[in-house]
Amino acid sequence: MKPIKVALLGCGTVGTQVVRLLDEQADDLAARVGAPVELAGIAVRRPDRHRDVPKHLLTADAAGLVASDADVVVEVIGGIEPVRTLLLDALRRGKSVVSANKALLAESAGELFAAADESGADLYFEAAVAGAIPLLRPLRESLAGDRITRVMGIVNGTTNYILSAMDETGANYGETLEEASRLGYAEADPTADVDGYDAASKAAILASIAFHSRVTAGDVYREGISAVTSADVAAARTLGRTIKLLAICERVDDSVAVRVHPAMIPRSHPLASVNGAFNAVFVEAEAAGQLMFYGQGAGGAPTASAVLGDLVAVARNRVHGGRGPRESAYAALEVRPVGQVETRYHLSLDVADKAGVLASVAAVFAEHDVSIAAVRQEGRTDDASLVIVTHAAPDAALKSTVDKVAGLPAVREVVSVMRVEGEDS
Ligand SMILES: NC(=O)c1ccc[n+]([C@@H]2O[C@H](COP(=O)([O-])OP(=O)(O)OC[C@H]3O[C@@H](n4cnc5c(N)ncnc54)[C@H](O)[C@@H]3O)[C@@H](O)[C@H]2O)c1
Ligand SMILES: N[C@@H](CCO)C(=O)O
Ligand code: NA
Repeated sequence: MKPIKVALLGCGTVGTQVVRLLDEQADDLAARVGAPVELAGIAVRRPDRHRDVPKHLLTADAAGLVASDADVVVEVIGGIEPVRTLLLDALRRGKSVVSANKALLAESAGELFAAADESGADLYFEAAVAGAIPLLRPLRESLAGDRITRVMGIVNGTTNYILSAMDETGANYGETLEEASRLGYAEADPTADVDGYDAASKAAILASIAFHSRVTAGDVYREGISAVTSADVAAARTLGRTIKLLAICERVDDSVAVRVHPAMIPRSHPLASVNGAFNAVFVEAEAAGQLMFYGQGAGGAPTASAVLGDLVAVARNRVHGGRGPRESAYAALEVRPVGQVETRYHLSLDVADKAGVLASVAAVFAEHDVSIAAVRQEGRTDDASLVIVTHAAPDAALKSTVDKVAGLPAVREVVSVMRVEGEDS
């Protein structure tokens, strides 16, 4: 049987594991695909630096490798260019593409799918969202007959690793980030993780597939974890909550709302026990009800597992005929600005313990039509701390409330402001 030839672009954390699995599982893969799966070449930036992979396969000429006789291009380089150009070229040449690149898929999915459609090639990217967890295929295929209303979860391993450490040991933010990079979880530029860009790209991909609409990274409201302080972590702990960076994709009437931000969730919530580089995603669909997906969201081998799964799928299509799903963006739903999305806030204030302080704070909430769910005051001297949790209200109203409260003469400091998720509103 004629082998399926694979051009591998990139051989870093994920790529080296793809090479290892292709070698170690060659016989099984051949049996599953119906033809041997062979590496045609490996494109890297510096071929002299890769001693663990067969030298004769290495090249610095990624464009040349794409133009060779490879049937499939597997891309684990990352970033937008030159990858976008390389993958468009591959698809136009009729080569199927497997990619782990969320940044690119969240920006250029429409263009890539159009190129795939023109030539009849496949485009798979399971590894781009939530690493090893089978998530995109269940959304694209298993749930294609249902109406998905919400997708919410933890989709970035690096920030979850950092927040878990801050919560468990009070560990220092910077040191923990270095550790996450050393373990191969973080992006080449880890600001993509800590500032929420990576999670926003994944949220855009999830929303696009779940709601059959085109959502790009720029449509996603984004806040990272760099502003999360030990005071926030302590405030959450006092209230029986913990802080997680959440990606939330919702269908609201004929629009979608997609946001990424840190949020306090109850410690009893299933997402609260998702620690380290693990990810977990809840999906709510009208007929299916609630579904939960959990597993390793980052790291070389787990991500390579998802890449290999996609590679088997596209290789099977080459051998036996057939194509994977195309882009489904027919719904063309409007993206709702975050200000119009209903959220809940937690607010922790350092105030003077004087008569009338609570009334002046409560008046600001009333003025913005924000209803208070719970208030707790601690301290009876000059210094008191006031903790307020709101009911659901438009995010813009909550933001204005916080801004105005911060300016009240009786408020010495806003110690912590955080959205609250995962409990009744
Ligand atoms: N590391 C993870 O846990 C993980 C998980 C899921 C998805 N991903 C995604 O997988 C991709 C790769 O991640 P990684 O952690 O393996 O990155 P990495 O930085 O470890 O490896 C990148 C590789 O690409 C090569 N490369 C860079 N520019 C190149 C160019 N112009 N031409 C040819 N080769 C080039 C480098 O030589 C290196 O081998 C990214 O899109 C990332 O977002 C990573
Ligand atoms: N940097 C990403 C890799 C997995 O996509 C993360 O930490 O989740
Ligand atoms: Na995945």
